[in-house]
Amino acid sequence: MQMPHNAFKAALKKDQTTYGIWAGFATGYAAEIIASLGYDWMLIDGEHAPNTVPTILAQLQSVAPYATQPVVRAVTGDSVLIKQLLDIGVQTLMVPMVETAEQARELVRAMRYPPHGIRGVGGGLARATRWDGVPDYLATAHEELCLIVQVESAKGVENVEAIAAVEGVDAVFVGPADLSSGLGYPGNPGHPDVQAKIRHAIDATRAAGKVSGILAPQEDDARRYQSWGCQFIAVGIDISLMRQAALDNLRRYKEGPAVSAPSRTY
Ligand SMILES: O=C(O)C(=O)C[C@H](O)[C@@H](O)CO
Repeated sequence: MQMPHNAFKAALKKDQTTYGIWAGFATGYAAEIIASLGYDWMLIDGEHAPNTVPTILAQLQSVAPYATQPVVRAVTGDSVLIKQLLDIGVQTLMVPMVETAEQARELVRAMRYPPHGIRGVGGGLARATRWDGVPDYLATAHEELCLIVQVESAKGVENVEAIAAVEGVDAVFVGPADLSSGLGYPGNPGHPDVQAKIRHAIDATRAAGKVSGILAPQEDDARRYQSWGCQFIAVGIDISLMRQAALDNLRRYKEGPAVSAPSRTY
């Protein structure tokens, strides 16, 4: 059979904006509901949602029939975990907290087979190869794999141009929550100092010939980042959306402190 086409990676190469959604429920059933909605991509979060390799596998299987492209965020850039995630069929991988070009180069090596990297061969055991059903997987896997590095610290922003320039890094994703927290403005990514860093990260990524993405659940933020050149934007978080809708529904019938807290958006 053919190697699965990575439509997310293909879209990065076109000068168009794509809209995604954060998927945090960590089950195949919830992931399938999200995949059925028509977002361009969805972020299956292995960092802050209670996911493991098997729960991520279940979600990849349940979203596979849909056009929405799965992006998987690993909890760390550990090469052993990356090997497992690639073997279960992750094609677009996002790694949090990348701060140097050297770190980015190691991630690229973790995604490639020797002599270009250190990825171990899963062969017939791996869903990625469709259990050896994909001809030439070893030689061509890298063509459909996509690496997104997250820049979300002052040091990362300082080094963003060099990080983005690393061959094999396809995109840079800014993490506004961690960046604002690390800069001393926890919960306030809209602070001018944070906004200046975000803009710099977007500009430097573009200058390096790469594409940037961001999480922006508030519409005015999303539109501003888009106008700054951000090309793939997560415009919602499924858990926050559900919580907010449930609170709004309850508020129609009851008033009181228990129902008055709006969802945090980051
Ligand atoms: O720093 C950020 O922003 C992110 O990386 C996203 C966060 O992990 C989180 O706010 C997602 O809900």
